[in-house]
Amino acid sequence: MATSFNIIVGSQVWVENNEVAWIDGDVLEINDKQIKVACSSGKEVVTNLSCVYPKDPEFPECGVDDMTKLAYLHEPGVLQNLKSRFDMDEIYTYTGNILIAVNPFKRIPNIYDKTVMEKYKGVALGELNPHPYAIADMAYRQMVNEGISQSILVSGESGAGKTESTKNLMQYLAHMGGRSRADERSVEQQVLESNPVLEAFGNAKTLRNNNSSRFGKFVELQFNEKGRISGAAIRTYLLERSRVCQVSDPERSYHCFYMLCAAPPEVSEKYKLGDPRTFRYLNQSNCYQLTGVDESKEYLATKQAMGVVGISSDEQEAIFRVVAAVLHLGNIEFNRGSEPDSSQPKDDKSRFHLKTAAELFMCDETALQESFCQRVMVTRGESIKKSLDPNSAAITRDALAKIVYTRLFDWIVTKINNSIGQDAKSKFLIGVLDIYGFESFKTNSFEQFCINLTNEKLQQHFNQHVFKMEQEEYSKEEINWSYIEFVDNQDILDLIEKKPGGVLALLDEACMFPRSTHATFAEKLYQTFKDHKRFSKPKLSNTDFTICHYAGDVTYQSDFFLDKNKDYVVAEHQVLMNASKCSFVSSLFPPSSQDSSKASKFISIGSQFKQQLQALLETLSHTEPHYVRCVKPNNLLKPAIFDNLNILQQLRCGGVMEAIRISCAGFPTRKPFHEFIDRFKILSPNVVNISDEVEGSKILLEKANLEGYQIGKTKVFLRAGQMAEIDARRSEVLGRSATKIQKKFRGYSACNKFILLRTSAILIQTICRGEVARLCYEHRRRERACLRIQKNARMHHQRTHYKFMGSSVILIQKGMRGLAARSAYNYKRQTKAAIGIQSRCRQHLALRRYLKMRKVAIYAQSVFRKDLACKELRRLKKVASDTSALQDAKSKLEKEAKELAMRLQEEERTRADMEEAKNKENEKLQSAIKEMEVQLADMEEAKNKENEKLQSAIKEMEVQLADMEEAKNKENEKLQSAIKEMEVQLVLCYAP
Ligand SMILES: Nc1ncnc2c1ncn2[C@@H]1O[C@H](COP(=O)(O)OP(=O)(O)OP(=O)(O)O)[C@@H](O)[C@H]1O
Repeated sequence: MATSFNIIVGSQVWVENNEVAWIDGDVLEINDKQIKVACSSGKEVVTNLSCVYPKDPEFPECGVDDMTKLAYLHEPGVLQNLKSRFDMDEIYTYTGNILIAVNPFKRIPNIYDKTVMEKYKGVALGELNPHPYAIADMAYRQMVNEGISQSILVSGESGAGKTESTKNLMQYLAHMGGRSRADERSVEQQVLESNPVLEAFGNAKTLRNNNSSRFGKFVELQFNEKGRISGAAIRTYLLERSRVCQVSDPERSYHCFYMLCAAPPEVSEKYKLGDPRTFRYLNQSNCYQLTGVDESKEYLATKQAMGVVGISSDEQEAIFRVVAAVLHLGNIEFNRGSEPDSSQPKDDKSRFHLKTAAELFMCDETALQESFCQRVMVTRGESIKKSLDPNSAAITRDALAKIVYTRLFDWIVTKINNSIGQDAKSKFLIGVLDIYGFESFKTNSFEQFCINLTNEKLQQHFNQHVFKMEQEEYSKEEINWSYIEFVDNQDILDLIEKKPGGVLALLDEACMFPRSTHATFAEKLYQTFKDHKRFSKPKLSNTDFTICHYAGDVTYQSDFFLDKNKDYVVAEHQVLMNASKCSFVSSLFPPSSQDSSKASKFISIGSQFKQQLQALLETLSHTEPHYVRCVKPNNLLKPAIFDNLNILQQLRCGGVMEAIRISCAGFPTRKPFHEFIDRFKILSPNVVNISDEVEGSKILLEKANLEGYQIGKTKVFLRAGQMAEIDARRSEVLGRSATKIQKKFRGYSACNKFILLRTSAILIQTICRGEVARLCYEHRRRERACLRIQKNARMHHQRTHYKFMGSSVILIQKGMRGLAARSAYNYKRQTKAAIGIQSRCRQHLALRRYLKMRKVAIYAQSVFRKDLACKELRRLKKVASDTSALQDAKSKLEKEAKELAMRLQEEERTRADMEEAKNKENEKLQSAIKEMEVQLADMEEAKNKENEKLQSAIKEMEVQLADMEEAKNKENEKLQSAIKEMEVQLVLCYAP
């Protein structure tokens, strides 16, 4: 595909890159076979010329809806196109008639509804945006118009969106071929309704998809001659049996197991179920729950869906009994029995599960145990029983679980088919095949082998079809196609299924031979295929083998192929099931397989699988195929991530690159005449005047010196690389034309530049003069303004100074007056206090004199009265002596004298009291005088302190005044310097 010889310096190219598969860039240098490219990532890369691909410089930003419209049909071009479209939520793209669907991992609104279906009705493929509806419509039209059965093959890796695409296809076909009667549930409705039941039993959470279908499905819609759906059948293939017994973290087993464990208590009690963590078939992985899924609700929803597809409640009960029995089987463990190489249930727990399983299967517990622990071999009509060791017993137990589950799944599918109803008289059918794509894991077992063989078969079918379509296109355009090389994978198919001698035949042979082991089988393979270019032996293993499939190399483990025990058990359990009293369990095994004579015969799983595959291919061969290739854009299952390397791998595995290779082998580039002329008319401009497009195209092709191309009826067909060649010519002519245009343009722009410069110079001068005048005026204005500012500044300064001085003086005066007033007040207070003291003193002195005087007076009076009394006494004594009367008078006088003496005593006492009171008064006066003296001393001290304070306030004020004077001086200096600065600025402004 590389067209390196047309790449020149400056060309845009694609270079291989480890991180993004292909990166674009511009060619910097070409030396012999080496090329230097400046990549868009900023790096420069030197690589081989043959390793780069040309990039379409005119690639439309939103991509093209059909890969065949790409100017360059190669890997980087295909990737770029898919990515551009994916970024714009255009997830569907055609490659001819093949639809590529990139999983958006988000709901894209308004692209799947009845209105959109109506839009696609009867519209030719390619006229509207690529869509599964367009593919379904094409199939439906072809069936109706040409009367040929159709098939739509949907493929892709797990999580790529096959089931979603299949649903879309089915919905469209149901819309087109559905019955108008609304009174009964239509066939198509029933087919769509069967999905939840199939998903419950056939889907599981895997690393790559939370709801991964673990089986292939071919839904056959049968139509009558009017194009109405008259019946349907669902065929399933290759249910992943190993998942029943073996789950790896963080995957899960089939959904139905978890649903049943979460069923209402009366149900789980009936089946003796409970926490899924207690069952070995489920607890090998730590994943039990799906985010956003309520298993108990799912159980009820599944039961309801089973009812909708015609599974009665008795049958539902039987189905769940078998599901529960499978879980109990997993918990039966074995240890060594009493005899050598024999086995028995390990403990009570195992015996409980054995008993429960037997009850649920409705068979004899001992018979069930024997079927695990013994093998029956029939030789020459004689049957021999051989004990099995614990390991072999465990294998037979798992084999039973797997076969029962597989049969149960098949039974459900058959039941759904019977309920939907087949139309034996149907004219034609449209089948939609949803099957998993090519698988290559670290460990690949027989299951991967079968899947990959199916994919090889389908790929051959696909190649033949694409080849046929190419041929049809060439025939339609009436061009010669005899030399197209057909890409075939027949050699791989021969390697696997040739009889005798193919891998499958050798496997059958090895299984028949009792002593064969996986090592002898592998050795046989190595010997037989040692020179086969599609077969190899891995260096680090003596039992594995590698097959080089069309999509890549896969290494298989031979020990997974030769599981003879498993297959004997398959046959024996059929007998066992025959013995079950449960009609449902017996019905899981079709009558032909219940023939006990087959008990010891080996029934090859490979053969069983080949029969199914053969039947599928047989059906497909009678149909016209259509292809939908689903692509998973990233392994994180997140929207808006387009992982180039991953996608490229899927495109290769899905045969998209193969389809491109087939078309590249012929004429990969085809352009309608008008588009071709439009793109390349520059090579010979006269062609636009030629009315005949074929003639015009031929002239252009000759001009480009191309050979080997073909002219069809409506298109030009170019060989691989020729588009790049003619594009290179076009680039050359475009380059030359560009030089001429540049020359003219440069002359014209130089002239324009000169005129512009002159006009600009005049304009600049005018502007400069104007500017000078404006500056002059501005200078004067500033000068005036400056003077005014100075004047105002000075005025402001003086006013501030005056105000400041005024307020300072008032403040000082206020302080001084306050000081004087306080001194006067104190003086008055002291004077008043002194007068008070003096008056007290005088009062005291007067009181002393008065008291002294009164005392003297009283004393004088009493002396005088005493004298009088004495005189009287003497007189009375004299009288008394004269008479008794005188006696009385005498006693009276004595009494009076006594009284007088008492009064004297009293007066003496009063005088003493008064003396005492006087002393007290004196003491009080003395203390009052002392207090006053203290007060006077305090007042003197307070006055002194006040004086000191006033003195310090005056000093402070003087300091403040000095500071203010200093600040004022500084302010003055600042103003002076500002004025000076302004003057300098003014001078500078007016400076020339
Ligand atoms: N067209 C689509 N639009 C939106 N989401 C999609 C579309 N196709 C697929 N998906 C998302 O991708 C998930 C996986 O898709 P789907 O189950 O169809 O894959 P699959 O190829 O059938 O996988 P498996 O082989 O494992 O069953 C879906 O559950 C859905 O979320």
